[in-house]
Amino acid sequence: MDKLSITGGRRLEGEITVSGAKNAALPILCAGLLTADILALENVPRLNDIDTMLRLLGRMGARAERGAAHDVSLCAAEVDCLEAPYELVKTMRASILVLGPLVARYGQARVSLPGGCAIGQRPVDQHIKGLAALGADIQIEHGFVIARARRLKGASIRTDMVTVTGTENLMMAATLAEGTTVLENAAREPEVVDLAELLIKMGARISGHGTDRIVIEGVEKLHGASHRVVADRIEAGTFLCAVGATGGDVLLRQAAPETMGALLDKLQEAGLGLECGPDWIRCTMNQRPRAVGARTREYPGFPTDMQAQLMALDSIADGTAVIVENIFENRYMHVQELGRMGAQIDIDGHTAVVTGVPELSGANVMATDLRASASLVIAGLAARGATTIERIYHLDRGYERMEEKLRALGADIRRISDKGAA
Ligand SMILES: CC(=O)N[C@H]1[C@@H](OP(=O)(O)OP(=O)(O)OC[C@H]2O[C@@H](n3ccc(=O)[nH]c3=O)[C@H](O)[C@@H]2O)O[C@H](CO)[C@@H](O)[C@@H]1O
Ligand SMILES: C=C(OP(=O)(O)O)C(=O)O
Repeated sequence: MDKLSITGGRRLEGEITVSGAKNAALPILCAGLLTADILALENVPRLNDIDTMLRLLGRMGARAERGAAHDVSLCAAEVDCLEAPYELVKTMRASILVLGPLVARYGQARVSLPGGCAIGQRPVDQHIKGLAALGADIQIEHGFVIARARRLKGASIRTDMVTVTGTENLMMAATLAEGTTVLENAAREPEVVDLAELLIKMGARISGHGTDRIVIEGVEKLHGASHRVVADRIEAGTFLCAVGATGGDVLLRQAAPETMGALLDKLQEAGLGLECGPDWIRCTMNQRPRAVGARTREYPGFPTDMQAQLMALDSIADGTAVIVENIFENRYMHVQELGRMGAQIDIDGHTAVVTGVPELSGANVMATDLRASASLVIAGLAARGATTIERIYHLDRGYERMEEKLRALGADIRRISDKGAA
């Protein structure tokens, strides 16, 4: 298993390019199941999760070809297997996103239930309830959701909580339903908007995306389209936190600052100098960060996917920060590992109180989930001495060539793979 080895204490300086968003690219690839025509996608990040999704779609009979660096061409003209097996779903929960498109276009699907994961239980009951409201006959058997419908029928659906992939699954299903669907309490995340924009290019009739009420008028058929995946706001935010922790002067190219409001506000409060253009962010930091609290919320609130990285920054900040995790019940797995590097963090239920220390010290630590891994990288870059992070397969799910990008900024970081150092 690969590890990362970091020697901390270097300022980050230079330019890097932000990749396309994993959480937009995954549903967008699933939208390819809604048509027999070709989807021509640009800015698809090169990540393990994307490879897993392409493997899943390939197993169903879709043809996917990776072209120049970040292009993917996908054609689901000959789908002959309407199943998502457990071995793929368990490595990537977003596999559940094939459920809506399969039932909508083929009238049936058999998709493994994802089960719990490191950050919480993460049930998919709202996806299932919504599909049932659209007229699908649903059964749970042997750990699989089995859904059947001659043709889905539009309905008014209010999810019990805001769910990102739930909104995406139901929005995709409703595009081919008979009649109008209204999704109330819908997720407003930029990745939902990006998916809606692709679906509209494919011929779907959608309005209200970006608000909590999405209206979808079903159509008979969707067609092919070209689309560029929106920039990854979480990857960009992770690099900004790294600069905040080490000090430096970095330009992020191909970013989408308009999707990052809540986070950029917090980083400014922490003392980072930020300048933004339509698709770039310049960030400078020449002081010890100031402690900033945050409460994770659905978009446009502070994203849960940035909670661990902000906590790493707060660990070395001047002052005490209170962080409250409202989305997932177990998303503090990084706290213990940050503690091994000298961070002072007390957890009480959903609340973490972070008392900044002047310096962290490098240590051997273990990544437990994707964003926990990112927080350990940030801590390692800022710490005195050497840090080794194990189990970085979590990181590889969601960050493209992270160590190469950081090295380009002057970080002392290398991957130690089973095949040797890189
Ligand atoms: C691939 C992808 O886009 N992943 C993102 C997506 O995950 P994902 O879509 O899985 O997260 P949700 O928005 O669905 O989850 C929000 C909350 O609702 C709960 N819930 C959700 C659905 C459901 O049927 N029942 C239920 O109880 C979850 O357990 C969680 O507590 O949004 C999360 C919240 O912004 C992000 O952290 C993930 O990075
Ligand atoms: C939790 C995340 O992803 P997933 O929903 O794929 O587990 C994430 O991107 O931080």
